[in-house]
Formats: sequence, C-alpha cells, structure tokens
Amino acid sequence: MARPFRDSLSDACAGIAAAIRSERNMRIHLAAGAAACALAAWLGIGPLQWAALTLAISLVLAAELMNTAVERAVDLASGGKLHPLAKVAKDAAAGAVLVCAAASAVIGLLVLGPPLWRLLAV
Ligand SMILES: Nc1ncnc2c1ncn2[C@@H]1O[C@H](COP(=O)(O)OP(=O)(O)OP(=O)(O)O)[C@@H](O)[C@H]1O
Repeated sequence: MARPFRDSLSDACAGIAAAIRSERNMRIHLAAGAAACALAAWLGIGPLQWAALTLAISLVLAAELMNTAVERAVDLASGGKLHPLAKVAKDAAAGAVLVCAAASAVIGLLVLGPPLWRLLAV
C-alpha cells in the first residue's frame, strides 16, 4: 500500500535537512542563493527574472542533493574501500554540480547584472 503523502514529504524534508547539516557545499550554495534573492528583492526585478533566478538556485540545490545521495550510496556499496568505479561515480556527480553552478552563475549575471549596472551607473 502507498505511504501517506505527508510521510513522503517529511522524509524528503529530513533528507534536505541532513544534507544541509553534513555538506559544507550545500550550505555555501544556500547562502549564495539567499544572497542572490536579497539582491534581486533590493533591485526589484520582474516576475520572469524571479522565475529564472528561482530555477537557477533550485537547479544547484537539487544537483547538490543528488551529489550527496551518490556519495552516500557509493560509500555504502564500496564499504569505504577505494575503487576506480567509486571514483568515476563520485567525480561525475561532483561534475554535475559544477555544470549546474556554472549555468546558474551565468543566469544570475544575466538577471542581476543589468539592473545592478543601471543602479550603480546613475
Ligand atoms: N571509494 C572511493 N574510491 C575512489 N575514490 C574515491 C572514493 N571515495 C572518494 N573518492 C575520491 O575522493 C573525492 C572526494 O570524495 P568525498 O566522498 O570525500 O566527497 P566530498 O569531499 O564530500 O566531495 P564534494 O566536494 O564533491 O562534496 C571523490 O570525488 C573521488 O575522486
């Protein structure tokens, strides 16, 4: 029988909380996202720009959560022993975070750069 939706939601929130507690990079991404949101609110960007920013921030956080999941699963499967396949899996997961973070940085620059420039140029 399917579990109640609120149990699934609670487990998902517990997974996010555990990743925030254990992963320094997750906390860095969260802080960067919060800073971008504060700057966006100060600049008064429009709804479409907010949509792009929200997607960009969510993409990085979701990638970091998947990276954490891969790390834990690989650690479990490898039993703490070094293995070339464990390295490939972890490096690929870390690479996915890097790709998302780079794309998000570009989106952040495109969304926040022009209004910030206009404000500072006045
Ligand atoms: N079992 C293993 N076998 C081989 N290489 C490994 C193994 N575990 C980790 N590594 C290597 O060490 C790197 C760091 O792995 P670790 O599990 O410490 O992640 P982390 O320091 O939390 O990394 P991230 O900064 O991506 O969150 C991996 O990307 C991989 O290159």
